[in-house]
Amino acid sequence: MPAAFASSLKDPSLVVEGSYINGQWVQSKSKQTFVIRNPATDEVLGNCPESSKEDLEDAIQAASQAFQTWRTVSGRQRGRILRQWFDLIVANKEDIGKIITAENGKAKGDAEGEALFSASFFEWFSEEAPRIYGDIAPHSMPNGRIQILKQPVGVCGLITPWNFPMAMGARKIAAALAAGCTVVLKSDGLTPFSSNALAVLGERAGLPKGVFNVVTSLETTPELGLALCQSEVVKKISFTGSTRVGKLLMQQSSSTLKKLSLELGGNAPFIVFDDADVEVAVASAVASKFKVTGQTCVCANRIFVQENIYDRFSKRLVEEVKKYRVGNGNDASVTHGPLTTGVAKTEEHVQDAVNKKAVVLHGGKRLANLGPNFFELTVLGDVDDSMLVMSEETFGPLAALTKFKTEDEVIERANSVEVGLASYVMTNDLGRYYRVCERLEFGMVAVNTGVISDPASPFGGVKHSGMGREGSKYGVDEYLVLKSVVLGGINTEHKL
Ligand SMILES: NC(=O)c1ccc[n+]([C@@H]2O[C@H](COP(=O)([O-])OP(=O)(O)OC[C@H]3O[C@@H](n4cnc5c(N)ncnc54)[C@H](O)[C@@H]3O)[C@@H](O)[C@H]2O)c1
Ligand SMILES: O=CCCC(=O)O
Repeated sequence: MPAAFASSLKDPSLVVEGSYINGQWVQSKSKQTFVIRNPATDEVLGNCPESSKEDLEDAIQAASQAFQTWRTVSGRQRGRILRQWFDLIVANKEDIGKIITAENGKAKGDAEGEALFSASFFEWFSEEAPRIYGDIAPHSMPNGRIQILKQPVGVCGLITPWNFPMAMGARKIAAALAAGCTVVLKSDGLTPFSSNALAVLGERAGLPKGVFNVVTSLETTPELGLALCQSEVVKKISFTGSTRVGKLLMQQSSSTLKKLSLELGGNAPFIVFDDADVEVAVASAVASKFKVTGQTCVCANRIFVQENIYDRFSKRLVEEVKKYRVGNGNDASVTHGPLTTGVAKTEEHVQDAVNKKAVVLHGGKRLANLGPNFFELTVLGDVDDSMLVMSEETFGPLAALTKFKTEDEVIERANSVEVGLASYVMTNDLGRYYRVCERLEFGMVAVNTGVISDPASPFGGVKHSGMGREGSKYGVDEYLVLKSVVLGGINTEHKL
């Protein structure tokens, strides 16, 4: 049954208060539910099942059964279903945007942008699905042949966060299903309705039952995570979230030796060299830093500015940031919504920096008049390496500017953190472009742009930012295993 907030949608049936198991909307056998609230208003949006291990097991069994058939469906046909799913997401972009804004808080532009971003992975992998094939390799012996098959790994357990409640799932689901795997998605307890909307549209796109299952939970999340990791039926875990939880899932998966993809935390350096175009650098910094009010894992966290360009860059950055408006994401004039969870951490990072002599160039305070989850878009100057924001990801709307002198110095400081997800370089010097990109210890570098994600570009990190790549032509490999078929004893004698 649709929750009350669904009445504002063109298609209220996109909102479902349930888990989706074997093609059915179900409640938990435990009868427990949890409440979902709007982070802007604290309004109750609805209730979803607090799933138990028994419910999860039903989903795993459904996925396991469906795998026997789905793996035999041609890549072309799997691609057609994914393509239909893409069309349906695009057609429902506005309603999906409203669902995302309601449960995550992000502003309309970001929310509808996320709907299209999600759709882009279904389009991309619909095109990859028919092109998954292996190799033929010459054997070392003349009477041998080698055929290399690419086969789906099996049932996949996907665990996704609240900051992109639809897109982080979409990037995994589309690749897994293209490969011929089936899926159990454990959506985030703060934002379950976006994944449920995806399931509604997947069914309409023609997905057979059991191929895609969604299990909702809030408090029982750790026990469901453990059960997914320890299940012998589940062959792969793909997780997006914090480094802390990623490491836990890796430990928990050791007893079943699962294939793993871990997209974990970042602490992105954004480096502005003094040969950069200031306007490009400012536009890129704003796009990267303040996307989803600073709550993306690829948001610029440490903004290094070379000393000769520092004053011009900081002045122009503040002028641009002043143009934005923070508020309820439903309000069309609002550019940046509330934080879903991170006000306290943002405030801690600002206070720590200010106590250590950073200068507030803009913002710096909670917006308590709007509600407990709102914080000003903030720019701090004169930040140094002793401050928390330089070593920890804020995951909030804090742009921390720090000066540097030389290329060697900034590369050393940029690489000094444990994580290595996204990085950004602003320069017009071709030699510097090559030198710096090659020396940065990050999985991704964006040059003269603040937008790093694209379905065609491999997404993922190094060091404590995890392992595996999503999107791109490589994304599907995460859901495949190679099988070698070696044929011997072939009579190669020529009879002319
Ligand atoms: N690399 C990426 O693509 C990416 C994307 C988004 C967020 N992140 C990272 O996620 C963090 C922010 O999100 P968060 O603080 O909510 O992360 P989190 O790790 O606490 O939560 C992420 C997801 O994991 C689930 N989870 C929590 N504990 C679990 C457990 N014991 N077993 C199984 N699942 C569990 C949560 O319910 C949620 O769905 C940041 O560090 C950010 O950089 C990374
Ligand atoms: O937050 C994590 C991923 C965001 C993105 O792909 O741009």
